[in-house]
Amino acid sequence: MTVDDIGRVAVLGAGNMGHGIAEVAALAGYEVTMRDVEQEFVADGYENIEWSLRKLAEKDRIEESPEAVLDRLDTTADLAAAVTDADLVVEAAPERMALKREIFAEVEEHTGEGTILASNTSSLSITDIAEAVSDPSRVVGLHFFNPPVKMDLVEVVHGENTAASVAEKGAEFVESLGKTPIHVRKDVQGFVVNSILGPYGGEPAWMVSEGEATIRAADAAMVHERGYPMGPFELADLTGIDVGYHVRTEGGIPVPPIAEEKVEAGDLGRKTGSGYYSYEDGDGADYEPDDAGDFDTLRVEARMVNEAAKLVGDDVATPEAVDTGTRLGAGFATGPCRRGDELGLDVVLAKLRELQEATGAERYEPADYLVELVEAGRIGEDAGQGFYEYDTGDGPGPYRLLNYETDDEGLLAVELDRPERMNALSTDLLDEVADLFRSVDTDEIRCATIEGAGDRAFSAGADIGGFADVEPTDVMDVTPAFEAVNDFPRPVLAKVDGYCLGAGLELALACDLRIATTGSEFGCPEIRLGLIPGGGGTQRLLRILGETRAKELVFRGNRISAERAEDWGLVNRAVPADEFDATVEAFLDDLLSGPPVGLKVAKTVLNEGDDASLAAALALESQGFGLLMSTDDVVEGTTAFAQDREPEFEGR
Ligand SMILES: C/C=C/C(=O)SCCNC(=O)CCNC(=O)[C@H](O)C(C)(C)COP(=O)(O)OP(=O)(O)OC[C@H]1O[C@@H](n2cnc3c(N)ncnc32)[C@H](O)[C@@H]1OP(=O)(O)O
Repeated sequence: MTVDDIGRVAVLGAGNMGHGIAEVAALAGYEVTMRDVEQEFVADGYENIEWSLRKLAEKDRIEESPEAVLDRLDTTADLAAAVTDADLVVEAAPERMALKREIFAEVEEHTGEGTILASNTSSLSITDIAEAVSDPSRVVGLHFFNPPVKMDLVEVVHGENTAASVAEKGAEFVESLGKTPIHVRKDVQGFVVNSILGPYGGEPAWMVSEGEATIRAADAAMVHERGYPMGPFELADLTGIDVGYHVRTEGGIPVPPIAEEKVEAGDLGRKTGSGYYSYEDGDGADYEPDDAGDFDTLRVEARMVNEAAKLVGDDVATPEAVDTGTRLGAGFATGPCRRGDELGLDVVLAKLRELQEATGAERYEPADYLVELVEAGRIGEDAGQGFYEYDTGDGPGPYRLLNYETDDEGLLAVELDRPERMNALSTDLLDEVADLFRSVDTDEIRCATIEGAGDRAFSAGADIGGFADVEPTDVMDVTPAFEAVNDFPRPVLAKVDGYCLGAGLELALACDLRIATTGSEFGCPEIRLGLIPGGGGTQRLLRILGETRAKELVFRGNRISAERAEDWGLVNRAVPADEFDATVEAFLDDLLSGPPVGLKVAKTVLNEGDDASLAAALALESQGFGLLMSTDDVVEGTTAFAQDREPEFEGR
C-alpha cells in the first residue's frame, strides 16, 4: 500500500543504504529512481537489488516476481533527472555535512515546494542539513537501519524547523513500506537508538580500561545474564571500533582508553581481522556463559536507563518510542524504559549517584527526569508506575508485547507483537497473554482470535535468547498462558500465517480452532535444542493427532507444511493467502452469532471430556445439555427455528 500523494520516490545514493531503501520502496509499490554520482555505482546498487529480490523470491517472501518489482525501478547518474518528478527524495549519501548540504541545495532547485526532502543520516543534524534549503520545513530525517530490507525500524527525525505534516507524511511513508516508524522529535546526537547504544558499548569499555572487568566477562554477562542479543565488545567489532570512536570524538564525548588503543593500532574489529577479539588468528567472539563472573551489569544498564530518561524528559521521544526503537533497531529483548521500571528507578538512581560520587565522572550525572520520577514515587513496576503505568488490577493491560482490541460484535482480537523476533514468546509476552485472557471481561466477548504481527510468523516458539535467565524450577509449572487460553470460556481461534513452531505451536494448540495459510509451517524444534515441548505440546499433540504423528513431530523436530497439518487434523483449514481472511471471517461469523452459553458449555464438555472416562464424559455432556435447556438462548433458538428466521442469542 502506498501513501496517496507520494507516487514517485527518488533515492540519492546506491550504496548499502541507498539501494536498500530503493528496494523496499519499489517492493511497496512506489515508482523509484535510484541515483548515484557514477553510472558504475548505480549499476552495482542495481545488481545488489536484483540479487536480494531473487533471494526473497526463492524464500517465497515476496508476492510479485523480481522482474515486476524491478519494472518500478529506474536508475540514473543525473541528479536533476532523478528528483524532478519525485514527491519524496531520500538522500543516502556519505555522512559528510558539506556533501549533504550541497545535495540538498541542488535538489531544491529541481523540485517543487510540495516535495518532501528526507535524509537517511544516522549521525548528522537534520536542522543543519536543512539550512541548505530555503524552506527547511520540508526537510525530515528518515533513518533506516542496515540492511533496510530486513530491519523493521525507521527513525523519523524532526529538525528544528520540520513541519509536523512533513514528519507525519514521512511516518506514513515508512508504514506503507511495512516498517515501524518512531518519532524522534529533536535531532539530538545519535537520535534514539544510538543514544542508548552509546552507554551499552561505552560503559563496559571504561570498566575494562580501568581494570575492573574483562572483555569476555562483559560480553558473557550482558548476553547470558541480561539477554542482550550481542555483547558490547562483540557489537563494537561488528560495527567497527573506529565508528564509535569518531562519533564520540566528534560529539565531544570522552573516549575509553581501550577504544583509543584499538583505533591507534588499526585493530578496528571484524573488518580488519582483529579488534577486541581476533577473527583471523582466533575464534572471534568466543566468550562462554561462565566467563561472566561478577561483572556489574547494573552499572551498564543504569547508564542506558539514564540516557532513556534524558530522551523522554527532553521530549525527544516517548518511552514507547525509545523501547520500540531499541527492540527493533538494536534487537534488545527489553527496551531501557521498561528495563528501568523492572530494575526499579530508585535502584538505578542510587547506582548512578554512587558511581558519580566515587568517580566524579560526568557520564553518571542523573537525568532530571529520572530524579523527578523517583521523587514522585514513580519508581517502576512494583510501584505501579515508572516510565509506564502498570496494571492496577482493574481489567487487562496496558501491555507492551501484545496488542488487543474488542469490537462491537464481541470479537477479542489479540496480536503477538514481536515481529522482529518472529513473535517469539518471551516470559514477559507469556505473562501478558495470561493476564489478558484472565482479566478481560468475558461478558463483552463472544470469541477471540490470536495472530502474530508481521508477515513471517504466528510465533517461532519460546524466546531462545531468554533461556539463559530461566530457572529450571520456574518453568516446571504448567504454563499459565496456555492454560488461560485453553480455559477461556469463549472459543479461541488461532490465525496462523507463517512459522508456528515450538511454544508458538503450543499456544495454537491451546486455542480451539486453527486456520492457516498454505505457506505456514508447523513443528516442534525443541528436540534439536535438547528439549521437549514444555507448554503442553506433547500432551495436546497426542490428543489431537494420536501417538504416531505426535511422536513424529516431537522426535524428529522437523517442520511440516500447512497442507500436511490440515491432512493430519492439526489445523481446521489450510488456505491460500488470498482466501485466508474470508475463511477466518466465515468461522468468526458462526462463532460471533452463536449462543455464548452454548459455546462455553460445548468448549468445557469437549475439553474436559477428552480426559475423562467415556462414562464420566457422557455424564458431563448430559449435565451440560440439561443446563442449557434452562437458558433463554434455547428458547430463542427454537423460536427462531419455528419462525424461520436467524436467532439472536443474548447469552442468557
Ligand atoms: C519449551 C521450549 C519451547 C520452544 O519453543 S524452543 C524454541 C523453538 N523454536 C525454534 O527453535 C525456532 C527458532 N527459529 C528458527 O529456526 C528460524 O528463526 C526460523 C526457521 C523460524 C526462520 O528462519 P529465518 O527466515 O532464517 O529467520 P531468522 O533470521 O532465523 O529469524 C529472524 C529473527 O528472529 C529471531 N528468532 C527466530 N526465532 C526465535 C526464537 N524462537 N527465539 C528468539 N529469537 C528468534 C532470530 O534470531 C532473528 O533475529 P535477528 O534478526 O536479530 O538475527
